[in-house]
Amino acid sequence: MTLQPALAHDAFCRPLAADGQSLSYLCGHSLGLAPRAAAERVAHEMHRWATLGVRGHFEGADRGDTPWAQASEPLRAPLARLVGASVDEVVAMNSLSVNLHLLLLSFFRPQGARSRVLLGRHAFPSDRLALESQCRLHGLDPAACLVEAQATEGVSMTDAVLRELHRHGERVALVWLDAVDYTTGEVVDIGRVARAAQAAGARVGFDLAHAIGNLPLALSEDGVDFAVWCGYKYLNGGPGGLGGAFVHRRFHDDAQLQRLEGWWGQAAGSRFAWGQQPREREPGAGAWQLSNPPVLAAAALAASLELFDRFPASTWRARSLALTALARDSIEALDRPPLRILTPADPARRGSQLSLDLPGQAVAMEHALLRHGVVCDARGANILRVSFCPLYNDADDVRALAQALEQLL
Ligand SMILES: Cc1ncc(COP(=O)(O)O)c(C=O)c1O
Ligand SMILES: Nc1ccccc1C(=O)C[C@H](N)C(=O)O
Repeated sequence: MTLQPALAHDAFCRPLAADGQSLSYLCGHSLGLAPRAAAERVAHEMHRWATLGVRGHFEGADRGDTPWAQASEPLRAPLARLVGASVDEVVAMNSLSVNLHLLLLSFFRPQGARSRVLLGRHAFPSDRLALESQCRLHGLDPAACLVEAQATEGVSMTDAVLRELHRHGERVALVWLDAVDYTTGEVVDIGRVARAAQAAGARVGFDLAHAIGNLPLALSEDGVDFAVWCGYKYLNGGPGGLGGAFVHRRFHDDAQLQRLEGWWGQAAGSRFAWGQQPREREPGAGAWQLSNPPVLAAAALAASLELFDRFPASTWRARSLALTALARDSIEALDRPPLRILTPADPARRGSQLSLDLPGQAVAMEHALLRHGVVCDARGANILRVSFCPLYNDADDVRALAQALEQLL
């Protein structure tokens, strides 16, 4: 497979160093690059705002524009393709932590002895806070409710979760897991976890922050109950960009499910219904929407989703695996202890991210690599994260990293 140039090399803006040289950007796991078309799309909506004012909410369809009242609708089909769902199972809204709270209100319903949440040891701080506060909302002590699964040398995260389910199964109300661990880059077997959780009688949800746009997903077929994501990492939707959520279709007509409501969760025709008038809610995952969509964020995300739609998922996934394989080989060939790769070597258990273990040196190495023209990031004192996004990274970026590490270690 040829790894040059990147699949959509010219479609992205490149961050520059102070001397004007373009940088090797290996930080798409934190913030994806700006698609060139994003600025044009945002500028177009600004122009519509300037020239149409309030009429922009409902006008423009005849000129090929999306009226603002429907701004997030065109995002649903490409997002559904990325997560492996039908269009009515996904919705573009809010940001990740907000969506997590909204869906926890529906899917975390502790009852009696079944009151525990099984989560990964490395759960993102915001997820843990959300879960703890939801426990308190139900009058429960988070310290007693949260049970952690931890992957160790030789035990995958998937197996660790299955082991905890075996131990605590009948007390678990919810399994909540990162589909890709943001510290180690390990990918979990979503289908196996979902089946095991449901067999134990628990609900199961996934944080897709580091998974969506990183590897193909099949949420619907895997039977996942719900999932949430942010739009600014592999989705390249821009800082603070528009997130999203998945709700499996078996819950769409479940009258037992509690849900916080706002007018945008109502069908378009009933959003302005006064008082006690009969209302009709949006079908599917759209019913979890509260507010009208952020138009500028939706415009930026649309630019990136169009790039994803140029390639079958198998194409960008194969590129991603080839780039990380090349990076692994190049880093291992350096043979510079204590540098070690933490991310599983098994292609089925890794995405575009490699986490390097550099005890005590990760932060200094992040800064040194930047001076050598490579952008990556440190998490804690030991972990250095790099990722190879097939839309904009290629073998030159891998070489830039390997050469810089060779000089610095
Ligand atoms: C795994 C994970 N979960 C949750 C979040 C929080 O996202 P947000 O700030 O969009 O709520 C992040 C960071 O973006 C993350 O990496
Ligand atoms: N949005 C941010 C704003 C400021 C600093 C970091 C972030 C991140 O997204 C970090 C990312 N969630 C991570 O994987 O660590």
